[in-house]
Amino acid sequence: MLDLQSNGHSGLIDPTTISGPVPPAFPLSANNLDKVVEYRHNVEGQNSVVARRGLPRGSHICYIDTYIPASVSTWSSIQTSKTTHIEVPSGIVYINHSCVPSIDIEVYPPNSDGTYVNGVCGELRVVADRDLEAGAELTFFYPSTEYISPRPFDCLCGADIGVCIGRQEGAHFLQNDVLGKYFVNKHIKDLIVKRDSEGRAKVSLNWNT
Ligand SMILES: C[S@@+](CC[C@H](N)C(=O)[O-])C[C@H]1O[C@@H](n2cnc3c(N)ncnc32)[C@H](O)[C@@H]1O
Repeated sequence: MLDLQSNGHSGLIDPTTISGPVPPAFPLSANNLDKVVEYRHNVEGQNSVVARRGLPRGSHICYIDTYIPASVSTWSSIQTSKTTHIEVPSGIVYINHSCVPSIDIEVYPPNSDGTYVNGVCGELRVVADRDLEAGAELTFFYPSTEYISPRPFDCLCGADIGVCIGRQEGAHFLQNDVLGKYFVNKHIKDLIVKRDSEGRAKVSLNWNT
């Protein structure tokens, strides 16, 4: 775990505030990514992360052991439980969203004191049904970790109409048949169950009034 005071997240530049490429703020050695991935700029001038070599479907990429615990969700954070988030000062922060993701990010919930078992709060894996070829972009499905994204965006992943979700604003805004097509973390599943039960309660209340 990194200390926010001594390291900070200050080198990270919000990609929506710039008009051209800016160098990534973090070395790929953090979270042991340097052997497997490299940085690229995508067509929109944003940073992205691509595979340095081919990786078989389902294979382990890295554990998330470099992180800063965060109590609020930001454009760059990853949600690890119903109430907790992490900032990731490593190449992981430059992994874009796609509606046809090439990797899954499985997060581990924190202990009650906010720490994570063995200081590891998640794992990156190649998706289960497709190999990742050298040079292919690493992308994950942001709603698989984020329940409500604080800064929604119109998705430019390029997936076909009917496959691309269009606007990425978090799992809360997606239908279950869409979410059901993806690897989704347990805290998201739990929050969706809560959403649906509250929805039913509200409908029932409306019926009674
Ligand atoms: C954590 S950053 C990802 C890295 C970012 N490309 C960069 O250069 O810093 C998340 C932001 O990247 C952009 N982004 C990621 N995936 C996107 C997508 N599929 N379509 C459009 N924008 C995307 C959005 O602005 C989003 O808020």
